[in-house]
Amino acid sequence: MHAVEKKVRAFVRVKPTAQFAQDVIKFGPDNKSIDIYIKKDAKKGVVNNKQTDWSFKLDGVLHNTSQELTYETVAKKLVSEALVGYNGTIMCYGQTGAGKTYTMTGATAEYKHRGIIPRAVQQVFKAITRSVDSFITVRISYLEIYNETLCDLLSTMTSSGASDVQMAIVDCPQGVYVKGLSIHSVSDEEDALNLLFEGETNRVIAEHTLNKNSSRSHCIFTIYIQSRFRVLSDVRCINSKINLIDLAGSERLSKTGSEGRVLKEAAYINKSLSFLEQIIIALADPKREHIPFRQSKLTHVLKDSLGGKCNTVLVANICGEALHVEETLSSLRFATRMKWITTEPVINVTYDSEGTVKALEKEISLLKQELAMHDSLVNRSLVTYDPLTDVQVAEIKSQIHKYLQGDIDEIDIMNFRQVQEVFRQFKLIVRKQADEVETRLRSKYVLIDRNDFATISAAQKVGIVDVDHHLLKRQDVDIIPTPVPPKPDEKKSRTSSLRPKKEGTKSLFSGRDLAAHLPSKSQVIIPTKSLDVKEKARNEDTAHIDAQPSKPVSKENSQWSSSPPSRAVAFEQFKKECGSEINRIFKENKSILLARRKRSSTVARRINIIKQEIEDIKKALEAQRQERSQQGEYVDEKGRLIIDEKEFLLIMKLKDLKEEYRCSYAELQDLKAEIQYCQHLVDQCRNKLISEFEIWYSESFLIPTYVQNALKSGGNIRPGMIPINRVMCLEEDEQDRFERMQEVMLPAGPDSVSFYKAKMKTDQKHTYSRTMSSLKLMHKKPGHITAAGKDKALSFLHVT
Ligand SMILES: Nc1ncnc2c1ncn2[C@@H]1O[C@H](COP(=O)(O)OP(=O)(O)OP(=O)(O)O)[C@@H](O)[C@H]1O
Repeated sequence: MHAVEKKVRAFVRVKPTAQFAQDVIKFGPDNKSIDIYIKKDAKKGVVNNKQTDWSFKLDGVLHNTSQELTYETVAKKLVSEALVGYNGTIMCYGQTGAGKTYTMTGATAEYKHRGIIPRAVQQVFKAITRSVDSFITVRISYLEIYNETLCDLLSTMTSSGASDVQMAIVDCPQGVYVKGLSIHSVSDEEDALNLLFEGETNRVIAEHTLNKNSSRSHCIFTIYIQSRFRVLSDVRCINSKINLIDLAGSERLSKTGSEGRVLKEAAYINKSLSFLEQIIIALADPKREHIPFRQSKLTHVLKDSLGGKCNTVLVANICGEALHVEETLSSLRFATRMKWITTEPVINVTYDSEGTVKALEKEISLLKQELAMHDSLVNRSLVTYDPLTDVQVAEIKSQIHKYLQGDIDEIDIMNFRQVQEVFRQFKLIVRKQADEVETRLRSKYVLIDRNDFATISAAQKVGIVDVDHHLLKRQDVDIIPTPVPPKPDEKKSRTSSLRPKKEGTKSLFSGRDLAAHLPSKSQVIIPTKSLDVKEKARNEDTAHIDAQPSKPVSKENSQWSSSPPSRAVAFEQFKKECGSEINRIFKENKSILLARRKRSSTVARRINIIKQEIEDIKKALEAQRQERSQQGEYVDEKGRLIIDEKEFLLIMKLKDLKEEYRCSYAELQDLKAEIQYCQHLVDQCRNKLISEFEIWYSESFLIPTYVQNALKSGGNIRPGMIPINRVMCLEEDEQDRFERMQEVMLPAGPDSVSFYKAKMKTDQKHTYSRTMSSLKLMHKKPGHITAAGKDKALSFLHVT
């Protein structure tokens, strides 16, 4: 979490007094500075170097300030930040009787004079009442450090009056905590205040000359706040604590007039406060690496409350009388040093995995209930959604084997888990078979590394490796895949996996299929032996076939199991039988195309001849014209040129040829277009003929008959092997299901959906508010419900 650097805030609070030393203590107009002036001591001579003026700048001076304003200035922001996850510490420091306890706890007799602790408690519970999206729990502890001893002010006392739990300060990655200190859950302000008052009565108090009820110990009242809220399915947890510390009074021993026990206490107090001061000085020095927190119990406990990741505020309580000016100076120095300390408050968020699991479990149970409701509405009462038991898995496995052997035609599918298990079992079977094939291949062939060129070329020389593909040469053996166990009556003809190849037949196991079973692309397989292997395989297979129950072999099966005819032979057969019609059309189109092509070449030839004739006549005409012009031209009475008969005939001939050329050219263009179209038809027919033949060839010779039968309509292979009504159930999405349900359930059809939805929402709202009110009634304080109650109530909202 991103941390922003802050300084510790320090305030000074002046205890009201009738003898306020106006000449000694002066407040600045900004209400943040305070000046102290001490007159030179005349008794110490004319030359007196002792400093007489001090100026202190703080975050605020609280002079004649009410408890309420003090809280607003000092604590309110810190408490509201604690409610969003920042730790906070407020500490009152000052001489005995300066008003620390008054500031921190206040006068318990009067509400108006209550101090920071009761006000903080009130602010926390007010915020809880207002919060809606998180569940906040509050706990309280009250620790006292008296003469370097840890005391639990809220512990259950033994008959001797002492707590039976040994306490110790423990450092852990999350911070410092006091082992053995009791932490009490409180459900409201009253509960928390009860604990405060109970703790107050247990504090060690002594009377001395400066304060009738002087607290002789350091007291730390801690409010632990935990808010849980959901972000999607995560439950997040924000933990924070507010330490409210009332330090024991710092006093000069000579002044208190103490002796005996009280004197000893004062010595302890002064020692721990002096350690606290050293810590403050060390914390304020950025170069200091080691901070001696463990020097005293007080500093150790405050390790993560001082200048750590928390908001820290100090209130320096001072007395306004001139008599106490030395103590006042000391307190103001302490406060100023505190201000130098830098803190980096961070929000303490954790992910509550336990809470998340609980929330998800609740969600699952709700969804199960909803699913059960849907199932009962669509009469699917037998469906369960629990994980499959071992017995159920075994049952599915046995069903699959029966199905593959053809003993049953369908596998009953009840729910999605079962579908998954069926697929899993199929996968296992396929994997097992692949392993078996590989094992068999390995037993017959040797693997050569693809980069081992010497061995490959040696193998090629003896002719046992295919030069192009580096694969097994197939003249030796043929490998037939056995994808599914055959039916008992088919076993005899199909169980052999290796057998001698017959002349003119091709392998049914393609290079790709084979490669799928090869261990690596960088390896080459060659047969260990050639003829020996063939012989051995034949023997093995015969032995295997003999072991199977012998059943008559059907005609179709024998067709499938024997070697298929070559494609050329099969194609001739196909053209005569199934493909005869398309073959006829193909032939017709082809002959039309041929005729058009012939005609086209004839026309083209004729055009060329015409062109030549035109050229010749043009030349003859030119010669005629030249001859005429040499002899002198004759014109008639109208001035028209007179030509002889030969020239006239040539002109007529040229005209006829040009006409013929135009016609032939047009015919050639038409023929070209026709040829293009015919060619397209012929190509189409050819493709159709080939694709039809491929299908026919595969169905007739490559696919086992029982698979062909199963594929026919009425056969037992259907999508997903799931009964069709269940397929629908599985494939429907939420929307489809909802719409179908509407049609079944809603008498007035889908138009009434909005009406029913609105009614349902209203019903749920009422249930929710009824729950809320009953929870409020159950609770002793009206208008307040517990976190658990809210949780329960909100679960109704989840349904909505
Ligand atoms: N701001 C104030 N307004 C009114 N009365 C005050 C104020 N500050 C202190 N007093 C009163 O002064 C007396 C001494 O105050 P308080 O007990 O709070 O001092 P203290 O600093 O806690 O002393 P000690 O360290 O000895 O416990 C109390 O009677 C208290 O009511």
